[in-house]
Amino acid sequence: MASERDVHARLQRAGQEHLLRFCAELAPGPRAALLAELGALEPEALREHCRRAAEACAHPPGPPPDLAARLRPLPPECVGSASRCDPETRRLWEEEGFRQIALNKVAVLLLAGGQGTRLGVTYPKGMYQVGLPSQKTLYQLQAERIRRVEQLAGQRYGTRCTVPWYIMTSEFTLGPTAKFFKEHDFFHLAPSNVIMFEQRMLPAVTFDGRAILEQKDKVAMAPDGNGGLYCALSDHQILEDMERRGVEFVHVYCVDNILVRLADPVFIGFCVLRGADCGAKVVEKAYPEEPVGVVCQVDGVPQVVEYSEISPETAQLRGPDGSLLYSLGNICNHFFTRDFLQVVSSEFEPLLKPHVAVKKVPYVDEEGNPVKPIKPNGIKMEKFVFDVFQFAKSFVALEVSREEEFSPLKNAASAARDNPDTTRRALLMQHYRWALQAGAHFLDACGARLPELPSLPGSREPPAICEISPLVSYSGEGLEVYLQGREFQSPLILDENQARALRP
Ligand SMILES: CC(=O)N[C@H]1[C@@H](OP(=O)(O)OP(=O)(O)OC[C@H]2O[C@@H](n3ccc(=O)[nH]c3=O)[C@H](O)[C@@H]2O)O[C@H](CO)[C@@H](O)[C@@H]1O
Repeated sequence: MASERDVHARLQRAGQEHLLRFCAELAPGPRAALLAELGALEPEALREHCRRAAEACAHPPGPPPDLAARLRPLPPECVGSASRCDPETRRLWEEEGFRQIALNKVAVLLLAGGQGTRLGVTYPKGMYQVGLPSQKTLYQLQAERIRRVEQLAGQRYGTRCTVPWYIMTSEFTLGPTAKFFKEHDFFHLAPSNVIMFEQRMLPAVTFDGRAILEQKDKVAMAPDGNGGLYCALSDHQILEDMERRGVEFVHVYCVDNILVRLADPVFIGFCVLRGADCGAKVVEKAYPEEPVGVVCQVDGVPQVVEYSEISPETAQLRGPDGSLLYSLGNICNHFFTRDFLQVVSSEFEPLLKPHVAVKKVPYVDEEGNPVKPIKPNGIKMEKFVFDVFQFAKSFVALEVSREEEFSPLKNAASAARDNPDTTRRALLMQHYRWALQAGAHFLDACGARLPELPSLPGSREPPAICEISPLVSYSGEGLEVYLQGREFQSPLILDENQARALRP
């Protein structure tokens, strides 16, 4: 372990020796922990990080003044639509996706290092359950979709295949996530195919560039953003692991979209057939202020302009047909070839510019008293996963149906949108639609048929409760055999057992 003198010398090089100001009064345990934490910080990188944070803070907040002039919508030839294309084209994309999955060339990678502050839980978001009849958590739904997509690809090609699941965690989420997976027996996936790794942490910094002490023995650290992925891939030799397994294509996604289609064959096939090295799934933005990034071009290269960085005037611009000019909403579902990730991690990562978030960061004052600030006092610097789009040789975007593929859990129940209720309803509404399409009819408690209302506003509960296990259907396929022409009392929980019982 580094001595206090060593650590002091390193911090001095970074201009951050104030971090040791309570060190002498600490008991041996906390003292050792603090020295270990500080000893791990690389002085030049720390100096640069603090300098950049202070510099960023000196700029006026909001989007750069010239951004609007540099923006353009993506050229139409880069954009496909899964919801509007003809069925044969979609079938070809899906077929290609399944083929790549069956060849063991596809992996999924979950970004799960975030802190879920808006949702207001202290545990990782993936462990949240939104109140489905089955009480499944987001992690369980995702695990089961992986199992089902493997099964579907295997059936088509007569093989047994694997979609490895890489999970990027952070200091906050690794421990509880690993424990949760063990307790749930990895949701019946082989543990060797679930690979967890940790992203780096960075100190939060005051507006004048001083790293913040959260407690006398602890620096205020935060994960380095979901764009920390690229350093984390190198730190943990993840790309080498992918290479050993023969993975060529990676579907990267964020944890909170209850409708996420892992390793979606349509998306994978679309990107592969277009020869893309990088791609994004998008939905049409619902309204100008919707908190989703916009996929577009900046200075002629593909980029996402984050919702926190676009001006309201630009977000509201409309094209000749009256629709939003910047309408391609990022749903944090990305496609990358392994080769592209390799080049990004080894060459381009240092060019990614951190984004600045001004936050209330708890700290200890000069006397060592803990303070919970009431107004923002610090800066967290984060890299964004999509900032690598600019380096793509061939970038594509695939537009998909929002009601089928996007309902994120961002906020606590008290918020109007993207909360546990809206996500639960989105999933149940989808399953109700699938059941109607497959020919099911629902009855009320007296045995009378309920009205069939396949499309309802997001605020309404579906007329009947129907939850279909991802192990039975991945995207609505194959349900006729259980449901066609049959009547069911609500709630219908179509899990594997029920499916076996219903099979003619
Ligand atoms: C930067 C980014 O991608 N922004 C997208 C994100 O916004 P949004 O602001 O909602 O992003 P979140 O903070 O929820 O993070 C997205 C994902 O990244 C993970 N995470 C976050 C921080 C971190 O250090 N490590 C980490 O792994 C989170 O666990 C989550 O799975 O999702 C929206 C759709 O729902 C998109 O419209 C936004 O463009």
